[in-house]
Amino acid sequence: MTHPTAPLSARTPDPDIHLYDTLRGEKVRFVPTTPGRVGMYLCGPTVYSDAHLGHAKKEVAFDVVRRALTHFGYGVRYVTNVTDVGHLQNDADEGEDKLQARARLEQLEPMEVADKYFWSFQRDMDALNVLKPSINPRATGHIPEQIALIEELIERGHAYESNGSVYFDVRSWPEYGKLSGRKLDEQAEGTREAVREEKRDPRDFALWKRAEPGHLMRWDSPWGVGFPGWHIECSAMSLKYLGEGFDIHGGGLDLQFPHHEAEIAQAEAAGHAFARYWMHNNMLTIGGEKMSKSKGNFTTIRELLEHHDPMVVRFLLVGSHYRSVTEFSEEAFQSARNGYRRLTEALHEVERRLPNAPERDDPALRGKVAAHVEEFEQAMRDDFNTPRAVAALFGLTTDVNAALNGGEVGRPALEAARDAYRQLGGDVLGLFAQSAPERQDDAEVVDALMELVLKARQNYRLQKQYAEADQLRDTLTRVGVTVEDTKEGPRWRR
Ligand SMILES: Nc1ncnc2c1ncn2[C@@H]1O[C@H](COP(=O)(O)OP(=O)(O)OP(=O)(O)O)[C@@H](O)[C@H]1O
Ligand SMILES: [Zn+2]
Repeated sequence: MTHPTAPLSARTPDPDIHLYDTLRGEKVRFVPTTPGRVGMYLCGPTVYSDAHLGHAKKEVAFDVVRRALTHFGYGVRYVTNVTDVGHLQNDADEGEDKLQARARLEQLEPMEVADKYFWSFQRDMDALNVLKPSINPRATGHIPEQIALIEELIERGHAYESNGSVYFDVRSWPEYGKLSGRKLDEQAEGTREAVREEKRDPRDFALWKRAEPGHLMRWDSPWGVGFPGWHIECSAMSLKYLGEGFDIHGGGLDLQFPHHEAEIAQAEAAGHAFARYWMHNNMLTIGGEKMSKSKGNFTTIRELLEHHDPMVVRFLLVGSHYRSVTEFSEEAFQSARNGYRRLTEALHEVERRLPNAPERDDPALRGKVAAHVEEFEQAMRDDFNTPRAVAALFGLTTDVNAALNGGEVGRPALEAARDAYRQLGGDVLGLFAQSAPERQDDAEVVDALMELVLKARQNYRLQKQYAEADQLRDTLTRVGVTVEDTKEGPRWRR
């Protein structure tokens, strides 16, 4: 059995954190199994396409929970998986494997697809300042663990083999449905005839599927050659790395049924204590509809970051609560941009003044900073209420700006303000990644300089000073800037 072993932070673990537990249907006090330590599992991406902003909402939401728990003194082991097998195109145990379908389309090996989109996902998460997981297990790397769990379920009479596939017997497990509150009779059947014939009950779900001849991803098993069902990987890998009765399981609201319901049944019917708290994020919408690949109304993170500062994207996401819908629109972006700038300008002014600040104390400002820190922490203790936490940072900014506009401010108060921004906005909300504002500033400077350089080159050419114009262009080429002459005038790129 493994238990979280992340180092404890210096702060005494805060006993007053409350979170909304989907299983109990209410806000409850969070008490980890091992004092001071938290084991947390998040359902990760199925790596068959670039991630969109909806995926970012989920990743940022749970990254903030992790960061907040760390801030409040807990050692967090954060496990999130990579689904690289078994996720079929249709939830009812049918359709082609999503990776295999993509492999056919792109003429790649399924594992090439997995790696391509795994790295694409990592790049996006790095840009959004999502911390790397403590453990990032892949489903294809844990086939023996999944087979072992399926064998336990068969032994206990909760699963059965049928024609080379293995199904979970939902009628043998009365608790099935406890997370989503669905009664068995209400659950959709919707399975094709051939698959239905293999099942004792149409609502049984696949733990292992027989591989048809054209199926590329296949492994030996006690039931013949096949591949695991999608749900079993999360039960097997969370238990392996976090142990019995681990603390928090997270995921998107849309995963509650069938995926999370199945995860619970698989683990508990096999005799394992499963996650003790369940947290679900709501959806990112566009025009009131869930952003999703199948609807085609999505913007990939990569596309978005071509034009937007990743920290503004993150700021937009933390601006709404993880259990609320986030509506994505141009106006929401504009207001995130303005809000983020307001915070960073105040922070940068505080840091600019610090080296030459007088030693004088300003107890009034220090008191206000402390009050805003308290507001921020109270908001985060209350089910990780990021919009209230952001409001506390704005309150801080109003007071800091008033003091800065009023003249000199002493070092202790400036340091307190800086620490509040850096530790709360920076470490907890993950904003102010060092490089982002600097990259932004740099980009603005480079744009302005390039405009001047291109004007100078135009002037040389107008005055027929071709040697000078060419020399300018050669110098740019040497530093990796290409200039193209188009109908609309010269364009440059790096
Ligand atoms: N718009 C969204 N807002 C918040 N979370 C989302 C959103 N879309 C997807 N997710 C989360 O990411 C997980 C993986 O999503 P998935 O790959 O199914 O994306 P999708 O765009 O919904 O695809 P599809 O439309 O094909 O179902 C979802 O289960 C959900 O938890
Ligand atoms: Zn899962």
